[in-house]
Amino acid sequence: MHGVITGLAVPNQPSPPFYSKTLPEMTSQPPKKKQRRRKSGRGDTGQLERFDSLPWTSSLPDTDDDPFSALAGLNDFEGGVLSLEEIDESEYGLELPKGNQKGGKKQEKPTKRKRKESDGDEVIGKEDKDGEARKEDKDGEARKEDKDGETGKEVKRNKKKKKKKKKAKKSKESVENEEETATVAETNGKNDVEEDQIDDTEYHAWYELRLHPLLMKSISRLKFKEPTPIQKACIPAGAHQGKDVIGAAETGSGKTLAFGLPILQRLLEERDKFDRQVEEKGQADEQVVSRGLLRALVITPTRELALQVTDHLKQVATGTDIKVVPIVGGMSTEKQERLLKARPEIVVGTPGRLWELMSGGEIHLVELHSLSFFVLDEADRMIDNGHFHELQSIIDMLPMIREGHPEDTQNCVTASSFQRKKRQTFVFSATIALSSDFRKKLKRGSMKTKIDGELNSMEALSERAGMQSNAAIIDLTNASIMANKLEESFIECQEEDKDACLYYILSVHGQGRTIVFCTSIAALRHISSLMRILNVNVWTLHAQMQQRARLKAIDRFRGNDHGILVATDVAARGLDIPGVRTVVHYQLPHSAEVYVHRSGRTARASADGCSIALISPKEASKFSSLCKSFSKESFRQFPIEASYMPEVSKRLSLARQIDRVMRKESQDKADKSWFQRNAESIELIVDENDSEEERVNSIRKKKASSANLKKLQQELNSLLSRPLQPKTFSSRYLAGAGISPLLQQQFEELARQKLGDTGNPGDNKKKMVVIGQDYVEPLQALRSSGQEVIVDPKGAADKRRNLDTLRRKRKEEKRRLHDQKRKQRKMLKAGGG
Ligand SMILES: Nc1ncnc2c1ncn2[C@@H]1O[C@H](COP(=O)(O)OP(=O)(O)OP(=O)(O)O)[C@@H](O)[C@H]1O
Repeated sequence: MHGVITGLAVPNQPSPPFYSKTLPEMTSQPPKKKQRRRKSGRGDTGQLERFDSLPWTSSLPDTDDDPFSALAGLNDFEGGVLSLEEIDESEYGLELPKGNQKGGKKQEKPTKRKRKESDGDEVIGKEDKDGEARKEDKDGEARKEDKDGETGKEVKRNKKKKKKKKKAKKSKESVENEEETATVAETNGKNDVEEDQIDDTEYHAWYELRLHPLLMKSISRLKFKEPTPIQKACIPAGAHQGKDVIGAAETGSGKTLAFGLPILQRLLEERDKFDRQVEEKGQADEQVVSRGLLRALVITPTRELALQVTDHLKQVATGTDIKVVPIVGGMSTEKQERLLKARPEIVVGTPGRLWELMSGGEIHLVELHSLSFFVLDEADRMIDNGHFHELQSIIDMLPMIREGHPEDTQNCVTASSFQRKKRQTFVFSATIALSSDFRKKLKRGSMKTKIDGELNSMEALSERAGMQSNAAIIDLTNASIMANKLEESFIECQEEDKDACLYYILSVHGQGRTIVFCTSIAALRHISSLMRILNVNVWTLHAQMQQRARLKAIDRFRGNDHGILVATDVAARGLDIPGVRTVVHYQLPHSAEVYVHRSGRTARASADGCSIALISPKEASKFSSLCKSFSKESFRQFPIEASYMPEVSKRLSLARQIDRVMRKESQDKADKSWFQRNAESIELIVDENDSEEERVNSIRKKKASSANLKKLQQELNSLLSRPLQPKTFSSRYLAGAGISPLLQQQFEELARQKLGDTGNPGDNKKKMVVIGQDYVEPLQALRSSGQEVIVDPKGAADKRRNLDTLRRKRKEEKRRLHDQKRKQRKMLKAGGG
């Protein structure tokens, strides 16, 4: 039977607490329904059409929905202009070029021998010098030995042999070392790459893609056994057919290499051609590419993503001499200019900093005729965030390449004709809001009419960037757009109960990495402050943080198997951190796309994971629109063990009081220093002679406040020193839904206390018995007791309409009665008069 979900939310609970309130549009449903729905996939056109009908794509926040806006004074959304702070490149593995090459000068084409040196093949060069030095020494010794006679000669010969062996061994070792750490190496695959090192049977799926041996070597080193579907589909089109590519595939499906490998492939092919010609003719033709020109520009919406993409490309480019450099805000501009002096072939950056350098005339970034690849990663995000105008300006700087107009590339003096081959445009995202219209237009090549218009859509943007009508459109997103192994769920609760739900999830099921997403920075601050008071260690990440702190937060989160990151949507796109098991949507995002990207931080690269959305009554309609966007008919309800909640509420109530007192104190301090600062700035002498009574009052208030704080903290500490227990807790038998690391710690502490109480640790009779089921992480809890709930947006809309009609009728009836009474009163008055 499918009934309204009230009371069904948490099975076997006699009096459902806050989280069992009803979302009107949902009805309970046995789990098998979901499987049936998944099987019924949709055709391609259907999938694209669904983007057209996304009802909930407004990027404008609904400020009324955010109860935290008051906390920060303003709503502090994560977008907006970011402050530029200096970070230390060495801390983040960014390489600074050592040489001080002159920018703008076309690099001299090195001979093969020369290239080895200029490429930084220092080990080999050094070896040679050492060898010569040794030769000199040897000659000296030999002369000496001539005097010593025959025996001396024999000894010398043996020594020579040994030295030769040693030298060979040393040079072998140095080559091995070089292979391990090299960012620069031989480009000629046939010399260096021992293809037999790669297991043909294990990597056979890659061989079909005909990648360069150096790339194959990197792939085998990274142990990527086979290409992901998006890589399989994009590499032939991008690398071998030279096509533009629009790629859409689920989050975590390897899109970075789907565009990265074609770029590296083409650059390596060009190098091979160069080497072949040098070998055959002694020098390369003019058409063959020289090094040191910008060949690929990859633009990402966030700094973290740019750094991550750079790292990923560098990993695959190891063993080649192709340089990849990130250009992002938060690093000093001078340092980035130095990075660019190394004349990297691939630059990955965010629009803001890229444009800053381009508009400042940075020579490596404005010589764009050599550009062979222009990539927009997470393209749809860049349309609706604050960097759109910079992106538009960058695109306007690209040399125009019109189909059927080869002269567009002829007048260029900086690029050789080999590079004047058509520039390829790659546009990638998990949620490209491609309309079916866009696809049709691309197929017909009929977008030309729009070229002078505003670049406010994916279509116009891609076209302006030079996207050709024969672009390969590869849309591998499934019907729900979500990663296959992602289990989505929700908890319905009042806005004020979200903290309790979150604390419950983190403390009872807090295993594996968790990311908690908020829409506003104020909410993020609220949560992180409460959780820290409750001894739950969280890191935060939002756009107003300094870049150094942002990267540190990610690093620390990455370094802790059970880390918790509270983040705004700045972390929603692209962040690839392995082992993220759970994503919690503390607040629903403002668009369906962001929901997809947030959830996609888990269940990546064929791992599984779960997402939990906390839905307040105000968000119910947004949630049902979301379900509609993804053609979702049912959602799982995340199970909450009700017996834990009284204890959770007790702790939270204390934590909130502590938070309030602390906020008040810091607000007072801030106000005071603000007043003093301003008074000083206008040279006002502040009269500190409050009346005696006022001073005494103020001191008394402060004392009372700190005594109160101390008391609250003591009370909370005593609660926190015990594990979070269900209401049915027996002091002799501890039982829990799962033993999370936090719980484990608390159990141990409690056991220690108990043992301490007896004064005799060996007293077995008094020993605590801890009964804990095996640890249950959110995904397991969801799988074992989550309930499938039908989402019926149409029913919900009907219900809402009926309610509106009813309300309107009641109002009209009330007004009618009111008017009637007034008339009667008037008549009575008139009659009396
Ligand atoms: N062929 C492969 N085999 C195994 N793992 C891979 C393969 N290709 C990429 N990966 C790994 O998969 C993870 C996700 O890749 P990537 O970040 O490129 O995904 P994405 O599709 O861009 O995700 P998002 O849409 O969230 O940005 C990375 O850790 C990457 O190293």
